[in-house]
Amino acid sequence: MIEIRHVTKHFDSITALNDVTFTIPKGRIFGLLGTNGAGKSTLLRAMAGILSCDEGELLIDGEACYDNPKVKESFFYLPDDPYYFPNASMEVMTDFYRRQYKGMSAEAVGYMAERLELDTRRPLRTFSKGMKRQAFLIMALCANTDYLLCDEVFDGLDPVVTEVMKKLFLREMEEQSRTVVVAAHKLKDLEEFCQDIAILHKGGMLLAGDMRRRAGEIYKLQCVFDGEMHEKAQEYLNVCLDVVRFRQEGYFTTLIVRGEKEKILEQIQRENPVFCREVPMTLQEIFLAEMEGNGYDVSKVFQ
Ligand SMILES: Nc1ncnc2c1ncn2[C@@H]1O[C@H](COP(=O)(O)OP(=O)(O)OP(=O)(O)O)[C@@H](O)[C@H]1O
Repeated sequence: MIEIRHVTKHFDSITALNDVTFTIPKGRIFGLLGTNGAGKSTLLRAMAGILSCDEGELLIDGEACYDNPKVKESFFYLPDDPYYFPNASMEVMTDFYRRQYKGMSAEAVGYMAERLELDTRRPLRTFSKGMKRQAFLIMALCANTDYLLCDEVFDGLDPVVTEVMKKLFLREMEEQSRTVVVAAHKLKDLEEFCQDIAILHKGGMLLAGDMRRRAGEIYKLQCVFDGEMHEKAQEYLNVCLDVVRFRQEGYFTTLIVRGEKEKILEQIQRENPVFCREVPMTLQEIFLAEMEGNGYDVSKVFQ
């Protein structure tokens, strides 16, 4: 488990992280979502123990993350632009990582590289950006650490390779129960892949948690009401329900409502709708509904 408690980090006058608090449970794939400059890399570097915080604390299995030799072997940090020695190949870098991580498997690196048609003897400097990303993702996975911290994990990968990499990640997770933290700009890179997601915005944390579980506490309904009720629906329903979003288009009234499903439906039935049905919510709609009214424009992470 990674505990982030009231973490603040300044770079001169810039506040990169501002009182960030949340917990990353063990054995989960956790997504860090945010636009450019949101603070994702700063937080990952602090988790990886290479950056100290000005305030608050970061703990990995109860131990301080910062510069702590006791926890160094338990995580692999993959920055968005990983360092490699001049002329080094995947084989050379794997050998280097093996000194740091006892669980590093050169066989597994070779196997995965072959599947993705990467030559493990070729200098990494001759790889394209996407090929380098694949190479380092493979090495990160094969280091077999308890925690894997990845920045912009799928940036520069084509859709087919992205799917292969996601499958490899998920297989590792299922087989080894590892904890993976991935940072991304776009929700589409994380949904269907991450169980928990936190949104960072300008150094602050907007939201964190298991969004699909939250889906069980928030519902989207499409209704048609008769004459007067159609006109007064917003006024009436706002009184008896926790309406997060209300929209009317033609005869249709679309509602996003928080609460217990049975009670919500019961309440709506009292208004004698001509028609009422539940409509499945996308992860994006759940996010937007959760953040309704907090004043942030987070639309960029949904593009
Ligand atoms: N070493 C540094 N010196 C000065 N400012 C920094 C430093 N590192 C980060 N920052 C600032 O901290 C803020 C957060 O940066 P960070 O790199 O964590 O964002 P990010 O969410 O990873 O962004 P991106 O998606 O663009 O990589 C930015 O305003 C950035 O300019």
